Amino acid sequence: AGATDSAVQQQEELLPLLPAGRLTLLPWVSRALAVLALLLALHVLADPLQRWRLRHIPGPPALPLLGSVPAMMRAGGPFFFRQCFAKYGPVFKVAMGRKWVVVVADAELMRQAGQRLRSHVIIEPNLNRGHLRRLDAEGLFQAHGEFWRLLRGAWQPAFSSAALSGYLPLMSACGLRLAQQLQAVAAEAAEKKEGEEEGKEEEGKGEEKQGGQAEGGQAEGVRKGEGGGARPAAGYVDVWRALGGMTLQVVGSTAYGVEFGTLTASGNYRTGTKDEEEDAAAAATATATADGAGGGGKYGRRLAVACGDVFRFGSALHGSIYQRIGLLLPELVPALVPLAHSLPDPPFKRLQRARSTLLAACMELIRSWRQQHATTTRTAGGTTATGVAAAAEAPAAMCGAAVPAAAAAVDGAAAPAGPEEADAAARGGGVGGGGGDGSGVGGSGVAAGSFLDLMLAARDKANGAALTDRMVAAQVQTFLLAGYETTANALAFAIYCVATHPEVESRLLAEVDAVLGRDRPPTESDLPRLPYTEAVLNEAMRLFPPAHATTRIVEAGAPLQLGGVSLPPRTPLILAIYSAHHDPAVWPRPEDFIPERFLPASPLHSEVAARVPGAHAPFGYGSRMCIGWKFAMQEAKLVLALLYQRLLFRLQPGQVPLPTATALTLAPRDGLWVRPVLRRAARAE
Ligand code: HEM
Repeated sequence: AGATDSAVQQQEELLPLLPAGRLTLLPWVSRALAVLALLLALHVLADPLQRWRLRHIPGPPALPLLGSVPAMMRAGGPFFFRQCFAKYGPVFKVAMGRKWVVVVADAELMRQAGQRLRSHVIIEPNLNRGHLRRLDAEGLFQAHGEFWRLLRGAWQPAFSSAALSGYLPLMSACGLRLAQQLQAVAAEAAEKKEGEEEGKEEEGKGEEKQGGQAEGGQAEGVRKGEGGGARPAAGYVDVWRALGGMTLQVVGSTAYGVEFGTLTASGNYRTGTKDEEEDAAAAATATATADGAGGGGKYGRRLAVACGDVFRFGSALHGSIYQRIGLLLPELVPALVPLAHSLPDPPFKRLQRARSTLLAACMELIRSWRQQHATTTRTAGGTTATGVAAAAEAPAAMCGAAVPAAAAAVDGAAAPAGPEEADAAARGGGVGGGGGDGSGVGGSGVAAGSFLDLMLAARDKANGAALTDRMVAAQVQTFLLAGYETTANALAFAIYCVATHPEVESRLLAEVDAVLGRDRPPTESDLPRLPYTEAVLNEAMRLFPPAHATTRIVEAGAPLQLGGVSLPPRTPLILAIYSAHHDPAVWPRPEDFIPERFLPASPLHSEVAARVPGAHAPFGYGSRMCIGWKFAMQEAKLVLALLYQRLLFRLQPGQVPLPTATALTLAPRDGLWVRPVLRRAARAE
């Protein structure tokens, strides 16, 4: 009793030293420890079970609880898979924390799995709450089963050949606007250089007179030109960011017929990370107007930053610590959701801001569509007259570009410029005519700006139900995200590859000049006449696939036989596109940039295409293949040709090899800093 008394006394003496908050935390700490102990027990029991199911599949060693996550974070996901491919063969297992996944890294096996399996699986933990959580699950990428079929049918007309023809003037106008902005940067830099050279001459004269004091003065002048910082240097721009602004505006005008304002402020891409941070911070209060022009480009810029942030901070390996914990211990996700929202770390805050900006933009697009819709007549195909006119009225106005007359010509037909022309465009573009497929849309395509018409007209075959507002918002969000980053990355990597390969640059310029001349923007009939431009894009996407991997899940019921390996039902698969694109057994000299591989007339073509038909898969495979691939290729080809007609790009030193970020996409890590040079001036250089 004496001992107990003294222990109590000791505790009482210590109590005042503990802050009151700590005392109330004690039960929570013990509960947390109990949960951890439970998880450990689960791990000890469940992990061997999963392992046993996949025991016949080789793979890298897995640390307890962490699996291969530390190794993946060190190397970067796609590079880690490539190392494993070399070591363990084309099919191997990897522990992503407590979750085991099977990685397929061989082109032919990827094609088989991609074609035979119909559902994506999401490996990243979702820490969103409420609507936002369901929004992700209801987008086309994550949907499955009958719901996916309904959505895919509703999306399809927006990507038909007829619809793509209708988008061409809009894409061209956006590309042209970007080219004009870069031309202005190049001209300004050239002028400055001339001024500096003149100044140097003057100073040289002064130096002769004053006895050599000019050096400091000259350096000062150069520093002023650089804006006082190490980056951006004078005349250099982050072309990756600029391309992101352009691709986002292409989505705005082709899908929704609105101006986001991402191409209105040329300063967008002359700034560095600090501004990005500020933009992200301001994003929460961004006014989500579909008329981005009213915000002087600020709204558009925030939207672009938000889309980028979703890709970068949405990845568990690169984002919030909570996401990482959720990946390692999926059972903890329900507890992590409130914790992350009440005590967010900086990446989580940034992701949440990005998500709310994006959601606000989606809701505003739907709201303004409804507002327009209420005042206009609905056509049989579900396209509003206003929607068509808004998009087709003035492709140039959509992107703020001054489009030369030739730019408006699509295969000899003048681009629509007013209501009559808009009607004609709608007819020519094959406005959805209620094609009897159960979705309420159909025909060969839709006019630009009518993506929402398609979504709102979609009907469930079984019960005729329309999509809910949240389901529609999920598609709007998917289109914005999918249409923005990947195409911008593909174009930025292509520019990087061309800038580091002078012989490719010469051949590209020769093709563009021969087909288009110096200022005629490409028309639809020009596109097939630009095979080398297309080969440059294909080879850049081989070396740097913007979507470096995709996923599938083995269907319930029967195992999947893949290359002699049996994969149990419900096994999550990662199709490692990056590894397959760098496989030395398929691609001779896999690290070299050789666009000729993609030219059917080249002897190099048969080395790959004939032997392994599905070896090049930047857009995936089978029924889940990228729905926007033709859209992306048309846009990228058009814009690359437009840019190289007018400009060359010189890399800011220190970017070879280009640092990349491997979050949800493969992207240039710090942007791509280039000096645009007018082609006229380049000849003089
Ligand atoms: C260079 C640009 C692009 C690349 C590299 C790319 C790549 C991919 C890949 C690899 C997939 C997964 C395919 C699979 O699992 O087999 C995918 C799916 C998808 N992409 Fe793209 N994409 C690009 C542009 C676009 C554009 C412009 C859009 C739309 C506007 C788009 C919309 C989608 C959608 C909705 C899906 C999901 C389709 C489904 O699950 O049914 N993508 N993309």
